[in-house]
Amino acid sequence: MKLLTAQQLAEADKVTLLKQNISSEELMERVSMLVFNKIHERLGGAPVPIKIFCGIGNNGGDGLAIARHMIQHGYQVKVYITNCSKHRSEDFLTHYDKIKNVTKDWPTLLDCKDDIPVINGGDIVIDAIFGIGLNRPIDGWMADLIKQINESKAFIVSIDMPSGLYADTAQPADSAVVRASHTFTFNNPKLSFFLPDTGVFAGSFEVIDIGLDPEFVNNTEPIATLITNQAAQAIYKPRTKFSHKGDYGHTLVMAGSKGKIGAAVLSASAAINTGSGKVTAYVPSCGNNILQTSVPEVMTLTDAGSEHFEGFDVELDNYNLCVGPGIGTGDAVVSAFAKAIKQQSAPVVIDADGINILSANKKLIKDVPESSVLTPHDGELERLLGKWSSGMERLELAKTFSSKHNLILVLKGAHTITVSGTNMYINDSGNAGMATAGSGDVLSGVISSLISQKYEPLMAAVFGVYIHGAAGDLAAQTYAHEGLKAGIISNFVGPAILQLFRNDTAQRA
Ligand SMILES: NC(=O)C1=CN([C@@H]2O[C@H](COP(=O)(O)OP(=O)(O)OC[C@H]3O[C@@H](n4cnc5c(N)ncnc54)[C@H](OP(=O)(O)O)[C@@H]3O)[C@@H](O)[C@H]2O)[C@@H](O)CC1
Ligand SMILES: Nc1ncnc2c1ncn2[C@@H]1O[C@H](COP(=O)(O)OP(=O)(O)O)[C@@H](O)[C@H]1O
Ligand SMILES: [K+]
Repeated sequence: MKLLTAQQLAEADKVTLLKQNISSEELMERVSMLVFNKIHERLGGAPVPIKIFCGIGNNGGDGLAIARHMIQHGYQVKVYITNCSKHRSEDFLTHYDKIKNVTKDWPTLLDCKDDIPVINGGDIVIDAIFGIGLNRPIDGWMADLIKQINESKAFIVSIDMPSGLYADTAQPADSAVVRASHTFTFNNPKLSFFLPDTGVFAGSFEVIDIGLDPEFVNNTEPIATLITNQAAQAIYKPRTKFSHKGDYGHTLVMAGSKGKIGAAVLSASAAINTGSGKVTAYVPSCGNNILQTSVPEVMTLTDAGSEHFEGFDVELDNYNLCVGPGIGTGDAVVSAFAKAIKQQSAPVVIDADGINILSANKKLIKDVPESSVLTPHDGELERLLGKWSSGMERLELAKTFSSKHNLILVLKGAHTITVSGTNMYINDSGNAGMATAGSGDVLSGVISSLISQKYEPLMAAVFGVYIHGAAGDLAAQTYAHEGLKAGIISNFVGPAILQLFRNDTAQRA
């Protein structure tokens, strides 16, 4: 799914009116009816007090139209208008007039802090104050209103966007934003919904297809692409009948040190579970017996170092390299790592301490083969790129790094974002049960396995991240979030690939 920006959506709105030869009033009627139906489906006419807060732009217009439908269906609705500007959009005014035809209880204008009504925990609040037209942080008495809404314990439904949230630019620190329980968002979720510092405001969200002009949407370069089950299906490469293990590559996992041989076990076993024809784990010698007994399908090569890497003497021609999990960052390891990446010309996967070594030895970055995939969590990312002040700035830093070095960055998190140059792919699978030691080691094995199987590195990263999350989702159905551990996620990679073709949407836990 393409994620369009607020500006692109406003443009799509205009093009749609022209192409479909409809008025903006008609489009707003369409949109508000779609949202009303969703709410009505859930509430089924329940006599719960509903307070609808409307701004004076088109988001407020949507709120008024939804309010009108609710009043006509007998809901207990009270409408408030945040009278924050002398400007009013035309569609706001149209729907302001229309609501007066269905109720004698006309909207109440709010002008200052004293006007803010009491909001009870048992109320439902519909937030239609600002949507994609927000152009400055909310301040003054409006910020008090937002605070009161957030502190009320009411169930909060935001229309299109939580009011106060920016769709695709950096959120000013400490700005007032509605913290929605649920957001009905139009055409596509906004980029800010997926970032750790701002995503929390959208709550659960649901996309409403409001019928924007498909040609405009198809021809518009999105700010990011959301990778759903359908998108992952399109990347998957089925096997051919007469193929043999030589067709599916040989992954060399260089990982582990004393006390962290588990990282090598997890990464190498994930590579075999994801279908690499052959997998060899290259480990310090203390890891040999552990690997051979715990994963018999994986071959081993041992380094001269017994507890950590002391050199690198493998001929890499026939391998795809995955390097970094649990290797440590001592001087001997740095030299071994440097030798490995210098020798390899095909794209590699670099994770964990491999990334930490690059951060501490920036001159090594030029030796990393083009289109290699780096899989940092935020701690590793900060060491690599420096601090950021917002989720949006984190993405900008990542795009600059990726473009400059021609490398792919997989920014791990609740919604992992794969960055390749200026393109971003947001993952829509996975769950908080995956916040467990070693799940990142599994991901490195999954992605390198796909590269060995001749997926383009970018597609290997995007598809690998999706399948890894989907495996976590499937596993959580049996083990719960708490019972998930890295090895279990790895064992569910196969079932997750099967599941891709069973459902049109991922089974999220
Ligand atoms: N294509 C689509 O997706 C479709 C979108 N639709 C709907 O339209 C919505 C967008 O409507 P919109 O453009 O009128 O903007 P909106 O969010 O109502 O706010 C603008 C008003 O707020 C004001 N203002 C801004 N910031 C402020 C602040 N901090 N503090 C105070 N005031 C502030 C600003 O005032 P001004 O800057 O002029 O003072 C202006 O008057 C969208 O989210 C969706 O709900 C559908 O109906 C149809 C298809
Ligand atoms: N809340 C979450 N929702 C979805 N996925 C998550 C969540 N927390 C962690 N993950 C995933 O789990 C993995 C954790 O990786 P990482 O932090 O490197 O673990 P480790 O270093 O222990 O191997 C990443 O792929 C990340 O996207
Ligand atoms: K809103």
